[in-house]
Amino acid sequence: MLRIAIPNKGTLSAPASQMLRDAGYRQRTDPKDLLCRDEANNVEFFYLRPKDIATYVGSGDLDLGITGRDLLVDSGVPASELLDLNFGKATFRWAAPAGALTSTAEIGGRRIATAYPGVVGRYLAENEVKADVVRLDGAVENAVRLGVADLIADVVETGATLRQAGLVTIGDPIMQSSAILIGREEQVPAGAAQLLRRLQGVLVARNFVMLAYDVRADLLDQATGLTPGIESPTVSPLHREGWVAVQAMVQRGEVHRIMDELYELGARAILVTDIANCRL
Ligand SMILES: Nc1ncnc2c1ncn2[C@@H]1O[C@H](COP(=O)(O)OP(=O)(O)OP(=O)(O)O)[C@@H](O)[C@H]1O
Ligand SMILES: O=P(O)(O)OC[C@H]1O[C@H](OP(=O)(O)OP(=O)(O)O)[C@H](O)[C@@H]1O
Ligand SMILES: [Mg+2]
Repeated sequence: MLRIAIPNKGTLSAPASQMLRDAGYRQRTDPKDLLCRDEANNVEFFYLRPKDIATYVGSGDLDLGITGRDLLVDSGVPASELLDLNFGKATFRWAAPAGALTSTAEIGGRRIATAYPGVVGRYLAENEVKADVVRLDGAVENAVRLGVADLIADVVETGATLRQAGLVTIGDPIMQSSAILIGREEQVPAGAAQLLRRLQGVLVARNFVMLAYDVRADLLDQATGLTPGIESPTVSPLHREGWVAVQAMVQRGEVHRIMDELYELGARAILVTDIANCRL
């Protein structure tokens, strides 16, 4: 049975479970449950703290896990990113009181509060900077006004928490994070291929829509130039002489622009439908 680690609470927990449900897996119904067996798919889900997930996967005690890229890097364990799951997006950044520090060149010799000492340590080592890392568990934005540190390094999504604490970001993000599927590359178990394909199917279904339209045959090249599809668009004859029907997958974020351009070209009966799931 494939054994998979899933965040039991926090930002990544609900969207991770939802993605697995969308991929056809059983998930816990009580948010306090720590284990859920999906006999039909031969998978067992273990609900764990997001920070601990890389540890279980890196040691080989669990086969795969869903966690944040920043948490994987922070753990320093030998597990690899197998798939970007495209949710839980955040940046990991430096921040300090407005006017206190102007660039990352001034970090040396300062006290840095963070709940991610692994990520900060890697940056300091790579950039040959010496500084004191003050390891905290969370609510790190309070550390500067309480006098424990000069700056912080933390997860920033909307920036609202920083603003409330009177902090501003400094320099470029240390890293971009999102939820990822992790495993040990040298030891990916047999059942993992099916899970990967299913999750990729969910990602495509979320990112693409199906577009169908009718267009005059002499405009087909121009129309399919706008909707090339993934492999190639489906073109079928219409009963009406000189017209064809076209079907192609397009990026969800592009669909309104493409529909406008198709209409201007002369296409009609332009219909968009959601894709529930797919295998490409
Ligand atoms: N707005 C956000 N706040 C916090 N983490 C976020 C946010 N958006 C995405 N993430 C990601 O979620 C993960 C952290 O999750 P979470 O904060 O639930 O864990 P934790 O800090 O270990 O747990 P807790 O906050 O319950 O102590 C990281 O990978 C982080 O990049
Ligand atoms: O940019 P924002 O949208 O404000 O989000 C970022 C904030 O959210 C997270 O805190 P979380 O709720 O996980 O609490 P924690 O600090 O205890 O981990 C993170 O540590 C930041 O504090
Ligand atoms: Mg947190």
